Amino acid sequence: MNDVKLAVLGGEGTGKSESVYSKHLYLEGKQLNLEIYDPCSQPKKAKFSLTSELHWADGFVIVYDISDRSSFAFAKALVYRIREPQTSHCKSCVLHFRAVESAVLLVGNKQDLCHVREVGWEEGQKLALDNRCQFCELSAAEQCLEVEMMFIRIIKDILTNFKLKEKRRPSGSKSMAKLINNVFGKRRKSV
Ligand SMILES: Nc1nc2c(ncn2[C@@H]2O[C@H](COP(=O)(O)OP(=O)(O)OP(=O)(O)O)[C@@H](O)[C@H]2O)c(=O)[nH]1
Repeated sequence: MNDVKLAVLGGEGTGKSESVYSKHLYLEGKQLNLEIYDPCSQPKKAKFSLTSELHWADGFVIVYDISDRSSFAFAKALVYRIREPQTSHCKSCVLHFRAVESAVLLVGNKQDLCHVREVGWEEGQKLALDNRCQFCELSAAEQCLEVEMMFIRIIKDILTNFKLKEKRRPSGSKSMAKLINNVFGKRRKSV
């Protein structure tokens, strides 16, 4: 079973406690254990470091409110933070991070409030495009199907990344076994 870890960031922080939701699902022929982390109770300043989220999550959903420009500014800061080059003590981890970036989906929520819109669709789209993120606008209050599709979209991106990481792994145990075989095979012949 594949573990898929998703962090949902942004939002207004109404003071509810932080939550991790867990769900088993079946997608693209795979059993998945989906964990969704919603750090809603943390103040915005604390959210900025994102150190633990960056280590934990396979992907991010960043939500802003299209009727609130300050929430878009916060979403932008989160996108920039996630796309900052990651540092690690492990050399192969650095290469790994460079090779496959986290999946990020930027979501403009409260589309039902478009009559009081403060953030244009194009602005959201541009922020996403410039930072290699997916983008959509929806209304969590009125479009539960779109919300479901949004989660499926980011999970599929994460699964694609898993496949890419698997392919780009530089020297797996199989190739190491081949190498050892080759070396000892040759030696045996020459004795
Ligand atoms: N009109 C409208 N209101 C919404 C929509 N989505 C959420 N809200 C409202 O926005 C407020 C905040 O919603 P929450 O679900 O608590 O959002 P949040 O930003 O994640 O807040 P925390 O979970 O505390 O961080 C609530 O009053 C919701 O009813 C939407 O699509 N349209």
